[in-house]
Amino acid sequence: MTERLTTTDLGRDFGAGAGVSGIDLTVRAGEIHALVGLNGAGKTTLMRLILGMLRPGDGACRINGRDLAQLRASDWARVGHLVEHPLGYPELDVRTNLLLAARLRRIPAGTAAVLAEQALTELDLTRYATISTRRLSQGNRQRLGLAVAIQHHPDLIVLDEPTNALDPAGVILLRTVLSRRAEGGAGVLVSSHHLDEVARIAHRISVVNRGRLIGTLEPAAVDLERAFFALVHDHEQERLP
Ligand SMILES: Nc1ncnc2c1ncn2[C@@H]1O[C@H](COP(=O)(O)OP(=O)(O)OP(=O)(O)O)[C@@H](O)[C@H]1O
Repeated sequence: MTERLTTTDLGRDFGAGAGVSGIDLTVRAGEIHALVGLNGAGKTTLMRLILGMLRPGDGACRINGRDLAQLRASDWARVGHLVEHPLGYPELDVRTNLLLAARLRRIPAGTAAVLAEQALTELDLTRYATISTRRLSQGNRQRLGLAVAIQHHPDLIVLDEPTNALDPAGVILLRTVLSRRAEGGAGVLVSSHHLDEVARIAHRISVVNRGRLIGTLEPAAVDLERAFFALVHDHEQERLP
């Protein structure tokens, strides 16, 4: 099966025990792989390393089989992400932001226009298309950030806490969009604090604790919360002198 993302012994040490280390992770085509962990566990740091937003201290990361250092602009154009703040120039309207994001990925104007309209529909933003982004609610700004991340049908989608600020309808839309993209062959890496939400869409769930991948959870398991805390507890115990 095609691997959209592979990390090998990936790490970055911030000192004083902070950072991530020894991360071996894969995201396959057609797969939604979720990262769960407590606050400060290292999920965002790992995603920033994968996206080249942070330089790794150790290890390697490959996207579509190519090392991060070798990726060209055309390879990055096949990636979609939302990590930290949703993209969107405040002075531009929602549609223009989508068009611009597509054009920056070198998508021809005609195709970009079609993709933007599809993304507006998928994230239910059509009624805000001509609204200036600075006037959007927080949830709709998040929807715009998600639309930018998925509109070009990327091979790899990396989303940090994508349900942030979304209302229940937005959460359902996101679930539909991610499942659709995965069915279309994308690999999806998504972080979340909501175990029940993750269980609904993820094919695999990896647990991060203190910068390490410490195990996996079975999405269909009856009591995910209990299994999660058991893994974290065991890892904490192992660390004790
Ligand atoms: N640039 C940085 N410099 C120093 N320490 C950092 C930096 N970025 C993150 N950290 C530390 O690395 C650890 C992991 O942080 P990270 O943001 O990756 O966690 P997280 O799992 O995404 O947390 P949350 O669920 O709260 O968003 C934390 O201890 C954090 O304080």
